[in-house]
Amino acid sequence: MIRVIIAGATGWVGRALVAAVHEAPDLALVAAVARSAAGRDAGEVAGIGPIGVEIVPDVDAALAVQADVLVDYTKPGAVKEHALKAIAAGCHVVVGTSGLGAEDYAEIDDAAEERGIGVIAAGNFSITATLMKRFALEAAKYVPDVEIIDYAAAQKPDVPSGTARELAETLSFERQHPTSRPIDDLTGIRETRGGAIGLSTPVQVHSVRMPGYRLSCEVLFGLDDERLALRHDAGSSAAPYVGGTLLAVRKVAEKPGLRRGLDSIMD
Ligand SMILES: NC(=O)C1=CN([C@@H]2O[C@H](COP(=O)(O)OP(=O)(O)OC[C@H]3O[C@@H](n4cnc5c(N)ncnc54)[C@H](OP(=O)(O)O)[C@@H]3O)[C@@H](O)[C@H]2O)C=CC1
Ligand SMILES: O=C(O)C1=N[C@H](C(=O)O)C[C@H](O)C1
Repeated sequence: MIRVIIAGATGWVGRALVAAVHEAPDLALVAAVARSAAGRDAGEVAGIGPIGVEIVPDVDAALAVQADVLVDYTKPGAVKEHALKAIAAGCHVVVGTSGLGAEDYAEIDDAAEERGIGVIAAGNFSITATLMKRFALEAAKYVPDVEIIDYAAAQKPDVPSGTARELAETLSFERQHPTSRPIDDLTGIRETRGGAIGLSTPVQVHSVRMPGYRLSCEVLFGLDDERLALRHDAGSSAAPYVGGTLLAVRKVAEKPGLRRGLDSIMD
């Protein structure tokens, strides 16, 4: 039985995960974290009735319980501290929360390697978003010019999305040099060319934030007189992220250190 802590248990994704972990015969929910609903039963908040797991207000209280994996779906400002605390406590970590970049992940990887703990982080745990990433990495072998458009709700707190960020960071290692003019050579308002993301050959990412969007990500490839667009559109329920997150929960202990992307654990 894998003992699971869910941080962010009362959120959009967290509530769906509480129900799914409770249903799974090989998983046991041993603690649930959220500040405003502390003291309430996690199952009641998730809409499945009482399950005997009282919500605690912080990760320290949750880690006082014996657990194998901490799953984090909280907020960009909280997730890194949660992951490092879990690693220090000897608990494997699955990161769903967006907002962390390559440097944050390098720090998490170092801590995880040092303690022999597994961490799996994915900007998007949905199967079709992961397929988009896989197809984009394949296309980048043949097409040098690639840019990403990231669309999300007006109130999303982080920019770009975790989906676009992970994609750009990964693509930067696979892609060739673009044929477009270097941004420093341009006249006008350079910010309109977007943000450069990635440690190797960075990818321009353009983020749109407005009502009417949940989360969509478009990867554009251009060659002479032809274009390829790959696009993922998230729907209104958290269901697409549950399967991928539970797969990560089941696999995270297999290997110490950080693995990024659902593709890192899919056959
Ligand atoms: N990787 C993926 O596939 C996906 C990633 N995401 C990302 O996951 C994150 C969560 O998304 P979503 O479920 O929509 O968010 P919600 O705002 O619906 O839920 C956030 C949850 O975290 C809790 N929380 C917030 N801050 C803290 C804190 N400091 N300590 C403890 N608990 C905290 C909230 O409760 P309270 O405020 O009461 O503490 C709540 O339970 C976002 O970054 C989002 O972008 C979302 C979908 C898929
Ligand atoms: O904030 C969200 O809502 C989502 N965030 C994730 C991201 O930042 O990529 C992914 C998900 O589709 C929804």
